[in-house]
Amino acid sequence: MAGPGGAERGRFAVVGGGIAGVTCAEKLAAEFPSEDILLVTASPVIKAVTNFKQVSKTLEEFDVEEQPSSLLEKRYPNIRVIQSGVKQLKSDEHKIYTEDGKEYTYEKLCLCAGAKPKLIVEGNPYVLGIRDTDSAQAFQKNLAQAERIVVVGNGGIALELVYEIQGCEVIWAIKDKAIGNTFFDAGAAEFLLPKLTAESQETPIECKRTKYTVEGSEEKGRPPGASDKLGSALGPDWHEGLHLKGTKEFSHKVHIEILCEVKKIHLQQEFIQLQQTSLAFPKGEKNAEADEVLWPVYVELTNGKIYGCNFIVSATGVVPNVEPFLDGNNFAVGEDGGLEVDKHMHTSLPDVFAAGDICTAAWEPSPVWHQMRLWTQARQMGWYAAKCMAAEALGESIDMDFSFELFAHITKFFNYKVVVLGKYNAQGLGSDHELMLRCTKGHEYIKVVMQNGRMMGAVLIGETDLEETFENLILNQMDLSAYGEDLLNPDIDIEDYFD
Ligand SMILES: Cc1cc2nc3c(=O)[nH]c(=O)nc-3n(C[C@H](O)[C@H](O)[C@H](O)COP(=O)(O)OP(=O)(O)OC[C@H]3O[C@@H](n4cnc5c(N)ncnc54)[C@H](O)[C@@H]3O)c2cc1C
Ligand SMILES: NC(=O)C1=CN([C@@H]2O[C@H](COP(=O)(O)OP(=O)(O)OC[C@H]3O[C@@H](n4cnc5c(N)ncnc54)[C@H](O)[C@@H]3O)[C@@H](O)[C@H]2O)C=CC1
Repeated sequence: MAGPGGAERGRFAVVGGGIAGVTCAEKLAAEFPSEDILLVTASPVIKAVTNFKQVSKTLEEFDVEEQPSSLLEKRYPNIRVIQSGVKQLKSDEHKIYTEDGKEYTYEKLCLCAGAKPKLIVEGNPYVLGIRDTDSAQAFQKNLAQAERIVVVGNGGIALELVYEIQGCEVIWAIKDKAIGNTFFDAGAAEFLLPKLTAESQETPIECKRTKYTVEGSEEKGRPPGASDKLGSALGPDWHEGLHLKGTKEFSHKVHIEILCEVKKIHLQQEFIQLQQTSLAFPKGEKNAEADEVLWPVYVELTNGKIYGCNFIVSATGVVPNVEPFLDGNNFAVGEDGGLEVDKHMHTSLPDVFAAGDICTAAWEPSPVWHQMRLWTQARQMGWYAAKCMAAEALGESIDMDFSFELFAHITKFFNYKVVVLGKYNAQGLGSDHELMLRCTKGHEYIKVVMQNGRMMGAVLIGETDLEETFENLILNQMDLSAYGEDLLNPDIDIEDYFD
């Protein structure tokens, strides 16, 4: 609807067609069926949550579908999707300006523009990040021609890649002593490692967790040739439709370099020149097997080793997409670059909320919750932000949503179901905690983090069926001192004990 001065007007506007933005717009549309909800997004497709199921108090399961925006407008006739990037926000005038030269006036705005890969170097064509469908396809295309790649980073994406890639040698360079530092400690890493040396690929396990699919045909969902320049983030199983295979016939061939970072990246020509000068790389410390071939690019690590490869994947975290919104607006920005939000998902500016990867939770969290940029949290934040926007518009008060009581995440790594709960890596607990472990090689790994007899967190790898019991024990903070090691005794049916 056009307002004074030609600006289109919507009482509520949401920026971003990822999980956070779409969930927020849907919730607003349901709460205010007679209001227009504007959803402004740079991507040609949106991400919708389908088949949502609350598995337990805080664990949830849902599918994520990449859909044409028309499907969302059909489901919610009061949502209007505008496909254009926002290039400017004038928060004092309550206006946003889009790339296509239009302006929109809002009463309440929620920014859900997500994040982008934080690359080790920007602008190097041999350094790839993975975020959206386009970048995943670009990666796949490059991989199909590759014999060796270097993966840098030790979080979710790196863990998935090193396991999924076949027929290509992978040099995995990590800053830490053990693999998977964002999810695991050294013990869990040890448990997982044999999967990386397995000769053949396994049949993927089915596990109760979020799935990722694309709704509609290529023509319907994604205009042919449309570039998803600022696409929404991929999620669980993003690699399942892709054939992640290099030029060779072997399954896994992963070499891990620990406790190192990338010192420098040299293009082939630079490498040749360097070898001919006195600045040549120290021979003794060079990659043990001297390469007979010349590689397109060389990675020099801080441990002195140099690896030639076809390209480098920088799986080194994300940086929130805040740039278009900062100019002229005095947002409080967190250390991680996100827009700080309070316990009502409100940024530091009036009538501007934020949710999902773009925001930094700046409220005093529950002792067993922390922010991680995940699909589940994007959904929870988008939904809760809409509730907060509605409450503010109606002058009502609102309590913090229960989902922020306990950090809970279900995923899959190395073909194992993985559940992480609360302070699963004793984050922020200092040395004042104890760990209890139960491990059956190749089958399950269970770790609980205890403090003063209370359970503060847990890592469950494999089909343990303990998630609901442990979720309850963490939430109710029952004193478990009397049970001691029996808590993890496989001969005691702990579920019957506490459920
Ligand atoms: C490869 C990969 C695998 C992952 N796997 C998992 C997993 O297994 N489990 C899990 O929980 N999480 C996973 N994640 C993380 C999860 O995908 C994200 O945390 C989540 O999708 C973030 O949602 P969002 O809506 O905040 O942001 P996004 O999905 O990034 O959406 C942002 C939206 O904003 C739009 N946008 C950006 N800038 C502008 C602008 N200026 N104007 C208008 N629109 C704009 C974009 O087009 C996009 O539609 C994964 C991420 C990646 C990259
Ligand atoms: N199954 C799941 O739950 C998955 C979740 N994700 C999510 O997607 C997002 C992006 O994934 P990732 O890029 O893996 O981010 P991440 O935040 O999970 O991990 C980043 C990793 O890079 C390392 N790192 C950072 N800077 C570095 C540098 N300069 N040199 C070397 N290492 C460096 C960090 O130590 C960390 O190990 C994250 O929010 C992640 O949680 C991604 C894949 C799977």
